[in-house]
Amino acid sequence: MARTAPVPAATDPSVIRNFCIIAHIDHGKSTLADRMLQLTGVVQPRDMKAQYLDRMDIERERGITIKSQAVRMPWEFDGTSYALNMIDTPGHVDFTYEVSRSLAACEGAILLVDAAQGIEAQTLANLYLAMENDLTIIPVLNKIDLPAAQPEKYAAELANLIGGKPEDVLMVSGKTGVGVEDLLDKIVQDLPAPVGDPDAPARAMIFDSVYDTYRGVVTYVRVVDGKLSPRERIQMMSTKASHELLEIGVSSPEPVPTKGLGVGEVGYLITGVKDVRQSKVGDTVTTLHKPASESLGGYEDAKPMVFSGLYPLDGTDYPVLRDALEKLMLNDAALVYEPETSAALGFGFRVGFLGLLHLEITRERLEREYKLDLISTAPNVEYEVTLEDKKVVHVTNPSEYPVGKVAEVREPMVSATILAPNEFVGAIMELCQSRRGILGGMDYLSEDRVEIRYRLPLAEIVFDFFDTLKSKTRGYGSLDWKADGDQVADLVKVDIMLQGETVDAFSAITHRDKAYSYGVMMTSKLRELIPRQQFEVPIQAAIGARIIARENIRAIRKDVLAKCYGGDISRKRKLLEKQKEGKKRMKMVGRVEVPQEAFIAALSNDDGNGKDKAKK
Ligand SMILES: Nc1nc2c(ncn2[C@@H]2O[C@H](COP(=O)(O)OP(=O)(O)OP(=O)(O)O)[C@@H](O)[C@H]2O)c(=O)[nH]1
Repeated sequence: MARTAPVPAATDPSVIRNFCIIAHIDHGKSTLADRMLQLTGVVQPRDMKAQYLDRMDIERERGITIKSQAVRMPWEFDGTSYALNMIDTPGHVDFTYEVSRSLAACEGAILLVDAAQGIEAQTLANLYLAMENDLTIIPVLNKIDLPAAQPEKYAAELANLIGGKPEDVLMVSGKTGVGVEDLLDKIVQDLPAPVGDPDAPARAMIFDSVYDTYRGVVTYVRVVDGKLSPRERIQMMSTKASHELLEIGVSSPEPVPTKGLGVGEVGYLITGVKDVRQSKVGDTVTTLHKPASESLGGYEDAKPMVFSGLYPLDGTDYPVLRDALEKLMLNDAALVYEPETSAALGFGFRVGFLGLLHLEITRERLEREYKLDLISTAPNVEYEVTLEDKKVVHVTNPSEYPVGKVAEVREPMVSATILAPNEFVGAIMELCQSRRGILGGMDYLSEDRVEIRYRLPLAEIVFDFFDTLKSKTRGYGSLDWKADGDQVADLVKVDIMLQGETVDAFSAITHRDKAYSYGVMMTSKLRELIPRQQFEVPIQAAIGARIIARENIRAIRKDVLAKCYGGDISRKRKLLEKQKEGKKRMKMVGRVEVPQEAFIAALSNDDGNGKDKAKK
């Protein structure tokens, strides 16, 4: 049954519906989006492949941006042709600000929940964001084709959560397509049409901005008032920078240039700027000849939360790393970095990230796309240190932590929401308590699932918290968190010394109660990792001048020739050369030779937490 129409030139806001799909990870957002593209006819069945919208490789090959930021789909209902704009939202907690901007571009949201899993932490977090943006919510249970689906149970849970009747929850399967047409009808019927003043000065909100090698920055906007037309000069309201509008259009999902975008419309702009920082998410676009006096509000600069030092393994790669960071920045307005030097690791950069996933993605891209081998120092948060003379310093690198004279240290806090089956409440509370958490509240979503809220120091959850939560809840726990101010804390800096020489890369800021265990952990790890030298090497952990842990590496003379009795001169030479080669891979700390692998191993978190966190 074809109910598609040619993409309407939707200048009439009454036939526009702007919506997004919000879901916990893996609940089937991409699959449902694919099915909608297919049903509305914007993607022909023969072109269809799984996760059509995620096809990064094709995007690169063709040099066009076809990302899912916003796709216009035609849909006919009751004899009228509508234009449905589906706006994508990044799914991860690191990018909450961007999610909230995407939501602000919509009138409604499909709240998608896996019928075999029920509500999870990100379902809630996204729902709250959607409610803050006054969106109309359409509750939908997905994957009803699964044998393990429990639609009645979770429909009741959903209805209970958003206030409604269980029978109003739509049942669909993105995989088989069941119920998806009804969902498209419901979008037309239930979601309000956009409203705005067509005669007012133009105002459009930027909800995404992507760098494209061939076309420069492609900016995705939602027009609220007025109209934007090609060849016009536009202005960014936060910076007052103005650019000529070279192209304007809609994605369907290939970019289609149009004669302009009016009230309620969603589309893309191309101005030829080369850096996403000139076209920032959250900013308002207006026209230069008739500028709006007030921006749409809500604009914020992305604030880095987690910092790590990135150093090339091979010092000569430093310029490559610098250029690579510069390039990544073109497409990532949230990335900040500054040069840094470390006595142990040489020249590198201190880089600020939105969260651990952002760090992992960036690091992986640097290694994969720029063929760099990197050492990254243990991630840490930003501390605000007030000195005795009232001066305030912000510390993002433990080795810069002021010694003595500290009056007060404040650390960033988060409010975390954890969802899990009842039976794990005890284990979760124990975990949060051990991470200095303060219980904020607890609610039962259904008779066997509970939502627990804690306020925790950010530093306590950035490392292995999520992994530990997963293992303590046998995989059933889900977590979401957002920044929640800061708090005075009893923190100290722990230094690690080799033969009395501080190794800056291993310094850490920890809570006083945990300083000892950090010291013991690091010294014993290093004792395993550093080979014996020709002299004894003490490894110490210290707070200021006070030693809190100590290990020893006993002396040895490593005689590579010991095995070569007889007079085989060429074999001897070979062995000596091999030893020399090995030495190149050593870093000198004072007189101590430390293999690079030791740095990598000591600084890595054994659980590889960052990658797993992506699967939240
Ligand atoms: N049986 C069944 N499986 C589904 C359905 N929808 C999605 N899936 C499967 O669920 C998994 C996750 O689906 P995605 O569409 O990638 O989920 P997502 O929410 O977009 O996930 P992320 O992109 O990782 O956030 C995939 O293995 C899909 O094949 C459905 O209706 N029925």
